[in-house]
Amino acid sequence: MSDTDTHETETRSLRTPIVAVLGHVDHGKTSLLDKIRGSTVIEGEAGAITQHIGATAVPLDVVSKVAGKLVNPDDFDLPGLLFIDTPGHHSFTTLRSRGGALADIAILVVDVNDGFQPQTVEAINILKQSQTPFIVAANKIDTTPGWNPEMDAPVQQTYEAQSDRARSTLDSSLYELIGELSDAGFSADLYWRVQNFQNNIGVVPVSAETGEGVPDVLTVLMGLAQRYMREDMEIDVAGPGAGTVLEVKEEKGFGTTLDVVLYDGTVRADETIVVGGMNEPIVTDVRALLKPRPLAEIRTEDRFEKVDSIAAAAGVKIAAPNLDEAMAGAPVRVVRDREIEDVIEEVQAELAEVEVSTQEEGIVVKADTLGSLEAIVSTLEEEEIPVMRAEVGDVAPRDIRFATTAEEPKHRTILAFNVDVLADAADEAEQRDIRLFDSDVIYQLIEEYEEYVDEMERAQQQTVLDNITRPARFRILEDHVFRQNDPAVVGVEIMSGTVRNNSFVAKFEANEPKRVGTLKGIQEQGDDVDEARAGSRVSVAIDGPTVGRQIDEGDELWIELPEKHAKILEQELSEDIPGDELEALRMYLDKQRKRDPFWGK
Ligand SMILES: Nc1nc2c(ncn2[C@@H]2O[C@H](COP(=O)(O)OP(=O)(O)OP(=O)(O)O)[C@@H](O)[C@H]2O)c(=O)[nH]1
Repeated sequence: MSDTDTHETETRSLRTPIVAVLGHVDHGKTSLLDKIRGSTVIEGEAGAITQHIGATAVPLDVVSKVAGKLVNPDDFDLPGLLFIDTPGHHSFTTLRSRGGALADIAILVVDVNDGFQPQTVEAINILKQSQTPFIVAANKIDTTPGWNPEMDAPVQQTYEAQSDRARSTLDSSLYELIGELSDAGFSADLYWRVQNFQNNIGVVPVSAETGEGVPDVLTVLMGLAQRYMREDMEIDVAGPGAGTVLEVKEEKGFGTTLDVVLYDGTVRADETIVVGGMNEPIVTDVRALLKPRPLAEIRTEDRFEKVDSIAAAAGVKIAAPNLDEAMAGAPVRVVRDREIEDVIEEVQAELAEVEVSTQEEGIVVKADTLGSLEAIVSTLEEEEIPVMRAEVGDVAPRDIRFATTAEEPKHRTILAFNVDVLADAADEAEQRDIRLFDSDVIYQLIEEYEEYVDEMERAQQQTVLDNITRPARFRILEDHVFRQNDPAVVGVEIMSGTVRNNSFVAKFEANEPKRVGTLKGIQEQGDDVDEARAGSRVSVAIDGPTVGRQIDEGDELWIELPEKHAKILEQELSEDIPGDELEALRMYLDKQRKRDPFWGK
């Protein structure tokens, strides 16, 4: 970054890096965040950490106090760390900025006993996609058998103090985890062995319960940010603010408000802002900028305190008119001295960057935020599931009506992520036979849909198989003619396939099947049956031919296959029919194609 093009009016400054916490359910995301906040409250003087809307700021001096000798504040000029309060990759994907992830760094929490779980993999993929640097917190080390905790200690100190047995148990869990990271395409190691954090992921053993390793987590985050992100943290702090909507919330006395994470510039209490809306960008004037009141004053009537302005990086609540259609995950921009049209265009361009491509045929997806919508649609794309409409918002009757326009039955489906299904929409879905899936876990939503499609396809195939003529080859046994005609009754051996009653019987003459009659009865060991499988010997009644004329002892007979059925069997069902039946089909096709190479194609 050069200083030569810096405008004179600019006030360059380093902002706080934004940190997000991701990981599988119950691996300890919330506990770790609470521990970081809790220990910093204790260690720092009152008010040292500041509660923002949706985020917590931990200033550098607090980080260094907690981290003790691990951190030398003189090595750093970044002001601290801003932790997003809502953990989970859902909020991570929601939080975007200018096309990328809003979080500058992430902590991937993995239960050291549990290792990789589905949401760990999902989180890793999201981090990979957004190219967000991260560290791995190998959490719950205190549950290692024989562990002797030393509250809030740096991890190497407490590790050295453990028994050999506890150490080696922990080691093997850690190495397993490092192996899993490597399988996922990341070279990783215990953080104190990592030289280059750009190529290697640092693993920090930690306990959110005892605080062991928490100093290390803060140190590594701070070091990573300082070393690799410092330049990106340089902003014009007095410039027009830019941020991302974290949540759209109804707030008593303020109407609809926006919880915003500001990552650039400043927003003032009287400014005009542009916000991404469901239909078009919303232009509105800030009515109030709100911060949470300090903990000590939480009992007062209003939970919020009005401020005149707020600078990045920070979490803030914005009260303004006309915010009903604002979307979580959408950009927010302060207009200041720019043309409103230009800012609207900027917001539109950023919204257009959300890569949600739809097709003419496919399913309908509804999600609560732009980021989650993008994450779902990209996963669906990987799974080759086409999407016909992808929108932010609750499932409404018009979505149901739209879903009915899908041609394929398996696409007459709505996947709803973290949104409500309006009551009349649920009714309409039932009436119109539209399947609704809802979940707040992406992989579950998609897995459920795929299972449904599999089930549906199996059922469809079964119906097709039930209604299609199936090939079979059989032979009239010598000395087993029980009746010459009307109908002819003969003993046969079935060589391949399944012979069914009421099918047409054919005999090949010069590679051309000639229909000789209809199966009008099958007897197996004296009992009437509807069908008989390959390998069995049965007597059959064939209506039509006379033994000694159209058919004879030793003749090879076939169930006559309509050309259309032969084609479906070969092209679509060849994997679903038994091997001997497939063999009969191939032989039948070979004979036909000697005469007509395109038969059944
Ligand atoms: N012994 C021990 N228990 C822990 C630790 N971290 C978390 N737990 C426990 O594990 C459980 C899950 O922790 P949470 O922090 O709620 O996990 P989470 O990942 O935030 O879970 P969700 O918010 O449901 O996704 C809780 O019962 C915690 O008390 C740890 O380091 N050691």
